[in-house]
This record gives sequence, structure tokens and C-alpha cells, in this order.
Amino acid sequence: MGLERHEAVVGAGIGGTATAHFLRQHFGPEVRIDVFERGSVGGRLATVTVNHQDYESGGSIIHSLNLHMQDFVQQLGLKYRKSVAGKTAVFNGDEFILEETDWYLLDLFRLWWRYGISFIRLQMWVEEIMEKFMRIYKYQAHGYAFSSVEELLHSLGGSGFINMTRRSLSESLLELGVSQRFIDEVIAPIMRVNYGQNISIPAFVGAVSLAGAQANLWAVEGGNKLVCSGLLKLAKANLIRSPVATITLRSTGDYQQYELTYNSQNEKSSELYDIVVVATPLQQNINSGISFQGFEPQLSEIAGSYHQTVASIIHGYLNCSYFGFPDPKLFPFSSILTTDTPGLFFNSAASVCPVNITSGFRRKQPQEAGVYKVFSPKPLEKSELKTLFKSYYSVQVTDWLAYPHYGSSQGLPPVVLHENLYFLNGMEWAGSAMEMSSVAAKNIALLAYHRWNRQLEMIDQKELMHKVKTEL
Ligand SMILES: Cc1cc2nc3c(=O)[nH]c(=O)nc-3n(C[C@H](O)[C@H](O)[C@H](O)COP(=O)(O)OP(=O)(O)OC[C@H]3O[C@@H](n4cnc5c(N)ncnc54)[C@H](O)[C@@H]3O)c2cc1C
Ligand SMILES: CC(C)=CCC/C(C)=C/CC/C(C)=C/CSC[C@H](N)C(=O)O
Repeated sequence: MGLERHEAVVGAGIGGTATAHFLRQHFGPEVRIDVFERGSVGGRLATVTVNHQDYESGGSIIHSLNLHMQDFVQQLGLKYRKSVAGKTAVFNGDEFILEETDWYLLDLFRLWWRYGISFIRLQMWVEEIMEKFMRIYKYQAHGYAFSSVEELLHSLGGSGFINMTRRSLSESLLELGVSQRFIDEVIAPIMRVNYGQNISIPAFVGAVSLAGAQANLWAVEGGNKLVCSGLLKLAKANLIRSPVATITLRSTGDYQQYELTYNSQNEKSSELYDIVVVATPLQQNINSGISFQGFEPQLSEIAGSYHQTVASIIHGYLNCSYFGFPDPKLFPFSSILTTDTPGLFFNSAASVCPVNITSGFRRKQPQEAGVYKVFSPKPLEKSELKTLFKSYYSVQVTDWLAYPHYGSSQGLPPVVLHENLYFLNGMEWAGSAMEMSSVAAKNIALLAYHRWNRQLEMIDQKELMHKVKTEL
């Protein structure tokens, strides 16, 4: 056992890089932090280049109340990129059933006319959930940690939050008094664009998705993945660009460490660590390539699968006729959502802005060649591309195992895999978003710190609302 503590993070997405940053914050300058990455820093935060400009192909939008992401951007001296306004419409395969106009009051009136007060009920529901969710920042600022996702959610919203990870969104909304028509025509299209899934997903992730459809969204100038490379630097972590193959428990007397093996320049290398955080999904269809050895009993397999979503970035001319607008000059929408109509081959299509918006930037008009992002459950066939686009210059396809296939697992995965071995991505099973991984990262750094120092009173404390009010 050396004097210097060694800590490893597997995965350099936003979850892994934020973990490295928070580990440094809590454990101080003395520890060595190695971050392993088998692909690109950023993971599911990635860009593709079209016509000399970069566009987000993975995680793209951030909520104005996502305070960890905000804090990272400020600490790293990065800039906010606000989205450029545009109008949205909902397409059912034949026609637009809902169209946004230039007039806010007219839109409100139309919503009321078609759906009654469903949209007000929904807005209040999302606001209430957001308000409770935001308690996490206070708890984490006071140093409290949670040993499971369930404990964390319970501390924020009691059994109500736990139930929301088990009940479907549609059931919860119907109970709230939201109409079936509103669910089919508004909620389902939002779930399709954000998670490529339907209204049977759990209510909690449904609420996260609805928060992601609010107006106050932003992104990082230059690309969201800049946060990941920035955090690695800020953490003074060593980036090891190799896939981790095995994590083996090694014991010397009472002292336990984890040996990580990896390939470095075609040679097998290994290193011992005191604390390890796995910051990548471990579900079978993701194929992380990590095997766990020497654990008695063996670590159980993490159940569930990840959902395929294909992001196609297309440079071309939208076929407005397909949407019932023979004259593209009259096509007013920048974002097209779709209903859950059998046979509809795409989830959404939207004109997108590059990650660097210069002043005076304007969206391309539909009669001009523009850059569009189409989300679909499978790669688009040539005939489907020709349906959506009159003609195109290029198509860049990123075939993601994007987020949990909600409903493919009962319960939420564990955070603690072994004494000092942690798993970050269980949090995505409550809701997958950059901020959820960041919250999980802060939680694991605090948890690892308190468990290492035997400060058990800082873990899974009850009545935190009251405690943080009375603490200095
Ligand atoms: C198309 C798409 C759109 C999205 N849109 C949004 C959005 O608008 N807003 C939002 O907030 N969220 C969005 N998300 C979700 C968000 O991107 C993810 O929740 C988040 O990026 C997950 O980060 P992570 O670090 O937890 O995992 P990942 O980004 O998956 O990072 C895991 C990393 O581990 C690496 N790895 C795996 N195995 C090994 C190994 N054996 N050894 C070493 N490294 C390994 C991987 O290469 C990867 O880089 C979107 C996701 C997708 C796919
Ligand atoms: C964690 C909380 C409280 C809020 C996060 C809200 C948020 C930003 C959700 C985004 C969810 C998501 C996975 C969106 C994917 S698609 C995004 C966008 N429409 C696109 O076109 O890329």
C-alpha cells in the first residue's frame, strides 16, 4: 500500500469527468485521479461537422435550473449559447394537428380551446417536481450523500418521487386530470423527441423530459463536450485513453484494492486503486467490455437494456410538400414533432444551429439548404430520406444506444457495488440527462469521501429539509 491514494474513474462522459472534478474537490490535491476512456472524451456529448460547422449529435439542451452544468460552465470560463427561437408543430403522419404561431396569447387560447386546462395542470405539475428536485443542490452543498438512487429521490420528494419511477407517465397525468387528447397530441410527441419512447415511460423521467421542453434552455458555445475536457483539466486528472477490461478485487490482509487492467500501446497494463467509480452503463447491450473478478459473492448483473435512437444530421432541402406545404416559402416551422402513429418512421425533425453561433446568425429558410437533425428509431432508408428531403448534400448518422429503455428493468440499479467501488449510471434509470449524471457524480464523490472517512452520519440522513434549515 503506497502513501498516495489512487482513485480511478472509468468513462470520460459528463458523469465521469464531473466525478473526477468532485473527487478532487473533496479528497484534495494529494490523491492521484486516473480517468479511463475507450472512445472520445464527452461520450454521449458529441458533435459532427457539416459544411465546416459543428452540430450537437448527442446531448444538446440544458435547462436553466440545471445548476451543476451552469456552475461547470462558469468555472471553466465557457460561454452560454442560447437557442435561436423557432416555431414547433406536431405532425401525425398526414397533417399538422398543432401549430405554434407568432402570437403567444393566440397559442394559449388554442391550447385552452383544444385541451381545456390540461396544459396549466401539466405546467404546475412540472414546476412542483422541479422545485423539489432542486433541493438536491442544498443537500449536496451541505455535504450530504446517498447510498442509492432511491434514497436520493426519497430525500427530495418522499415516496411520491419513488412512485414516480414505478408508475407510468400516462397513468400519473390522467390521475392529475390531464386529458387523453393532450397526452396523445402534446405529451407523446415530447417523449418521442426526447427519449424516443412512449407515454408508458415512468412519470419521473417523463417530468424530466417535459422540463426539457420548456422555453428556458441553453447549450455550451463550442459544444457541450467542452465541459468534459474542461473538467478533466480542472480536476488535474490523468486521462488514460484505453478501455478497461477487468476490475479485480485484491486483498492484502484487511486492506482491499481494485486492480484495473487495460491495454496501453498494445501492451496489457494494470494498476491498483483504492477507490473506483464506473461511469458508464453496465447493461448487457451496451457492452462496456468490463468484467468484474475476485468478488465473493460475484457482483450481480445490472438488468435492463439501452434504447436505440438514431440522430441523422442532414444538410439539404426539407420536402415541405410532404407536410402539406407545396410552397416552402410558406413553411413556418423549425421543429417538427410527431405523434405515436404506427408506421411513422421518424420521431422528430428540426432545423439545428451550429455550436458556434456568430452574431447576426439566422436560421435558414426552408427554401434554402439548411442543416436538420432527424431522430428515428432505426437508420433512415434512402426512400425515407427522400420523403423528408427534396434533395440533400450530406447525411451523417450517429446510431446511439442513447438512454435506458425505460420499462426494461424493474427497480433502479445500485450505486455501491462494493466497499469502495461505485456505479454512476444507475441515476439515468430515474431520468437520463447531463444534469442527472452531474448530480450522480457529486453524490458519488461525497459518498466515497464519507465512507472512506467513516463519516456515516453524512449518508442517507432523514429530514434533510429541516437539517439544512437549522445548520449554519
Ligand atoms: C441523442 C441524444 C440526445 C440527448 N439529448 C440530451 C439533451 O438534450 N439534454 C440532456 O441533458 N441530455 C441529453 N441526452 C442524455 C445525455 O447525453 C446523457 O445522459 C449523458 O451524456 C450521459 O453521460 P455519462 O457520462 O453518464 O455517460 P456517457 O456519456 O455514455 O459516458 C460513458 C463513457 O464511458 C466510456 N466507456 C465505456 N466503457 C468503457 C471502458 N470499458 N473503458 C473505458 N471507457 C469506457 C464510453 O466510451 C463513454 O465515453 C441525450 C443523449 C443522446 C444519446
Ligand atoms: C434534470 C432536470 C431536472 C432537467 C433536465 C431537462 C432536460 C434538459 C432534459 C433533456 C432530455 C433529453 C434526453 C433530451 C434529448 S433530445 C434534445 C433535443 N430535443 C434535441 O433535439 O437534441
